[in-house]
Formats: sequence, C-alpha cells, structure tokens
Amino acid sequence: MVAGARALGGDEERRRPVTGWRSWDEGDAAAWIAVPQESSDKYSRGVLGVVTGSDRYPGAAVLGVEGASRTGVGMIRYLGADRPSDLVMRRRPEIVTAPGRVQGWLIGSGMDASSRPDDDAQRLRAALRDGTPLVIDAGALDLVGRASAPVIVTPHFRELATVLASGADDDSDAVTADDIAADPGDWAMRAADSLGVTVLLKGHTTYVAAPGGPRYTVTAGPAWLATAGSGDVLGGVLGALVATHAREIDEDGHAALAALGATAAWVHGRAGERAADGGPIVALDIVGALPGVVRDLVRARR
Ligand SMILES: NC(=O)C1=CN([C@@H]2O[C@H](COP(=O)(O)OP(=O)(O)OC[C@H]3O[C@@H](n4cnc5c(N)ncnc54)[C@H](OP(=O)(O)O)[C@@H]3O)[C@@H](O)[C@H]2O)[C@@H](O)CC1
Ligand SMILES: Nc1ncnc2c1ncn2[C@@H]1O[C@H](COP(=O)(O)OP(=O)(O)O)[C@@H](O)[C@H]1O
Repeated sequence: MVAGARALGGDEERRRPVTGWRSWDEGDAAAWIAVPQESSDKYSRGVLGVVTGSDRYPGAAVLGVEGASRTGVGMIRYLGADRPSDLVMRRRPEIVTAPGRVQGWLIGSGMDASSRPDDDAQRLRAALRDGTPLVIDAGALDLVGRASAPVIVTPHFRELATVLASGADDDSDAVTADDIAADPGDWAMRAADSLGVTVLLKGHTTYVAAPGGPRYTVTAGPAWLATAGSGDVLGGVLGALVATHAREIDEDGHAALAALGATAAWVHGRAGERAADGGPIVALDIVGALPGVVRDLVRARR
C-alpha cells in the first residue's frame, strides 16, 4: 500500500496516494488581499451577499457578517430572516438589507437543512441561480449541486460526511466523520473531485482542495479556535475574500477559489492566535483581531 493512501468504499476498491499538498504561508496569503485604490468605490471593491442565520441560530449571521466586515469588502447585503436580520443591523448599521447586485455569496451558516422555512429556501435558490461565486457552509451544504457558478464549501468532518453520504449508493458505502478524521486530506480531495467544487475542510489543519488540484494545507491557528461560532467567522472572512476577487475567480475558477480558501484559513488562524495569546477566546475575539492581521499582510507585500 502506498504510504498516506486509504481505500475508496464500495466493491471496486482502489488506492491512490495523497500527493501534491502544499503548505500555505504568510507570503501566499499576502498576495490574496485586495487593497482599495484611489479609483475604488464600494461597488468596485466588491459586494458580498449573505444568506445565513435562522431563528434557531441567529448568532451565526452576526458572526459571519462581522468576519466579512472586518476582513474588508465594499458592501454587504444581508438577506436573511427577520430575527437574525434585526441582530445583524443592531450590531452593524453599515449592512444593507435591500437585494441587489453582488460579486459573491456566503450562504448556509446557522441554517438547518432539515427545517428550512419557505422564505429561506427562496433566498437560497436566488443566490444559487445568481451566477456569482458562492461560499456554501453548514445548513446549505445539501444544495451544493444546484449552483450556477463556482462554489467553495466549508464543512467540518461531520458535515462533509453528511454531504458525501447523500451521494452514496447505500449505507454500507457511506463515509463517517471518523473515516474523515483518519485521513482528512484524502477525503477533502475526493470530495472536491466528486462534487466538482473546491473543498475547505476545517480542523486543526485545514485542507483546501480544488477539483483536480491545487491542494493546500493551512495550520495557522491554535486549538483555542475550537469554540462555537469560530467557523461562522471563517465563512465571513472567506466571503469577503471571494467578493473582492471576482475577476480572479472569473479567470482562474477553482484555482483562485482554492487560493482564497487557504488565505481565509490562514487569516482566521492568525487572528485566532493573536486574540488568544495563549488563553481562551470567543468567536468575536477572532473578529477583533482580523483588521490587524490583514494590515500586516498588506504591509508584508511592500
Ligand atoms: N452562535 C451561533 O449561532 C452558532 C451557530 N452554529 C450553527 O449551528 C448549526 C449546527 O452546526 P454544528 O456544527 O454545531 O452541529 P452539527 O453539524 O449539526 O452537529 C451536531 C453534532 O454534534 C454532536 N454534539 C452536540 N452536542 C454535543 C456534545 N455536548 N458532546 C458531543 N457531541 C455533541 C451531535 O451528536 P449527538 O448529540 O447527536 O450524539 C451531532 O452529531 C450550523 O448551522 C452552525 O453554523 C454553530 O456555528 C455554533 C454557533
Ligand atoms: N483543534 C483545533 N485547532 C485549531 N483550529 C481548530 C481546531 N478545531 C477547530 N478549529 C477551527 O475552528 C473553526 C471551527 O469551525 P466549525 O466546526 O464550523 O465551528 P462552528 O460551527 O461552531 O462555527 C474552524 O475554522 C476550524 O478550522
């Protein structure tokens, strides 16, 4: 058996090596921060559309919007249910709740695919049909095949297992979260190839795989990042990066999405490290450290 390989499920077992992973570093991340120019306005910088949160998990909407705001984006259109919408507006009056043109979407954080209100289903459908790149998280991962534009998904192990199980022929083929934990890189790669989307698989090491490559690992953050809402912040960071790189995604598709995914994980990890400084943090502490991390990346480019 090839070192680092694991078996595919089903009758036709075959093995393939885990190759071609590259560790994403500060210099890589610095190249993927869009800096406003004298000629920029809020639209040309990039507008992010956000459909997240629910009555059950309204906080996820606030955390994603906060993560995007503090990473840097021209404008955010938040289009969610009333309760999360109220909380988002209380925290961030800068957010626009009117629909309109966007350069990227963040959907699904704080939603529950098994109890989706009609209004949310309609909003999610509209985002999926919009033709602009999407970050799909948590409670919208079941819709991954419905997008009309390039997609990057941001599952943790359990969520990836659920997505892959929905495509298995029967239960004996279904991959479990434990299978994924045993070899996350290989499962991220397989999921990218089989779903045709870029996969950002979260964990202590984050694996980012585009269909057919490239593939990046990111180990930037402390284990203090394992705290509720941390992944919702990451969704916002990535949403902002996607919305501010529409041209690059248009030109390079999944190669650009993989670079943006790895940059988001790096920025999130470094913000977690700064916020924690060896001690405990909550998700909003990560948000507070984001502008300084982005500023240092911009300075590192000069
Ligand atoms: N502030 C907000 O609004 C936040 C909102 N959030 C949003 O919540 C949504 C759900 O996402 P999630 O990742 O939390 O859960 P999910 O993938 O459904 O897996 C549930 C699994 O966990 C397990 N489990 C539960 N309790 C456990 C325990 N004590 N000890 C051990 N295991 C335990 C449970 O196992 P079981 O109890 O069934 O055995 C089940 O397998 C999502 O939309 C996300 O964005 C979050 O980001 C948080 C902040
Ligand atoms: N042990 C760990 N070390 C470093 N980072 C971690 C660790 N566990 C989780 N993380 C990071 O924390 C975030 C957790 O995301 P997620 O599981 O979606 O949480 P939530 O749903 O509560 O927002 C991810 O960015 C992940 O990479």
